[in-house]
Amino acid sequence: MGAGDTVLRGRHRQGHPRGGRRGSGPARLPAAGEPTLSAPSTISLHEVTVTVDTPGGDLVLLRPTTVELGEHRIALIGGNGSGKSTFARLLNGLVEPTTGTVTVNGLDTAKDGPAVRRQVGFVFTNPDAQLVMPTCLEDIALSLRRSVPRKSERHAQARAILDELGLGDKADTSVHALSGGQKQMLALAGVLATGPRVLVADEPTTLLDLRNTRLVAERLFSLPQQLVLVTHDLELAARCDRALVVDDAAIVFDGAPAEAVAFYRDRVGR
Ligand SMILES: Nc1ncnc2c1ncn2[C@@H]1O[C@H](COP(=O)(O)OP(=O)(O)OP(=O)(O)O)[C@@H](O)[C@H]1O
Repeated sequence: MGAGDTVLRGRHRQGHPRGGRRGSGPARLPAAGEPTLSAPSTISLHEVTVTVDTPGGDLVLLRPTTVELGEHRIALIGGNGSGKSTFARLLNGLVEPTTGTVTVNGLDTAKDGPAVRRQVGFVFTNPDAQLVMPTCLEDIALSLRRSVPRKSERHAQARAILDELGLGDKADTSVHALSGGQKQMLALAGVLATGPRVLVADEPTTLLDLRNTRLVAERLFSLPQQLVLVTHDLELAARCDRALVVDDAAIVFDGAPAEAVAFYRDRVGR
């Protein structure tokens, strides 16, 4: 956020425009050899709004939105400040709704925050926001602490993960000594090591060069987890199964990615 029945189920349940205009095109179906969704999840927003107090008065960050997300990969696209991160942060309880409810597999993000966050991993634009331990090995080991109680086993698994990333020789290196691309791959691996069913990635390639954008994108698109991807990269959005266009704190289009991208380009006049 890999499809088949899951793609169609999420779309059929919704059935009519709720929270925005629906696209009419067919859902994108997975190509042969693509990973399939490991454990279908359902993310539901029911009459959700987000408003914050500011010195200038109430500021609406999300207008009333009802939407259900069940596809393997869902893109959120839209201009700067449109409300994409607000929407993304609602999905793991980083932002709580002012009104309405957000549930992930039946868990309410406002009431069951820790349980939701065990199911929904979040990758930030800037990996420095989530690499918290001094060394690469310790950072991955931190993510494994729940699932692997024994320290020696935890460190062995962390080393194996670093080897897979091509960072085996960086185990004892400071996380701050990595390149931007290496940091983002490490941050992503750290989130995945917690075993989430859903991954929300908020512009994970925005700070990366072309090569690292591709590396991170290939990793994201090879995952069996549901992926919700906030991105300004319209090529990545087009590879998803469904895309939502966010503008002025509302979902203004929701449907097939090619149509969503066309809608967005048209809206910004290019
Ligand atoms: N806690 C907050 N208090 C006040 N304003 C906020 C708060 N959070 C977000 N905003 C404002 O709400 C608007 C939407 O922010 P959001 O981060 O969701 O946009 P975005 O679409 O992710 O933008 P970008 O593409 O630039 O990252 C912005 O104008 C932002 O400044």
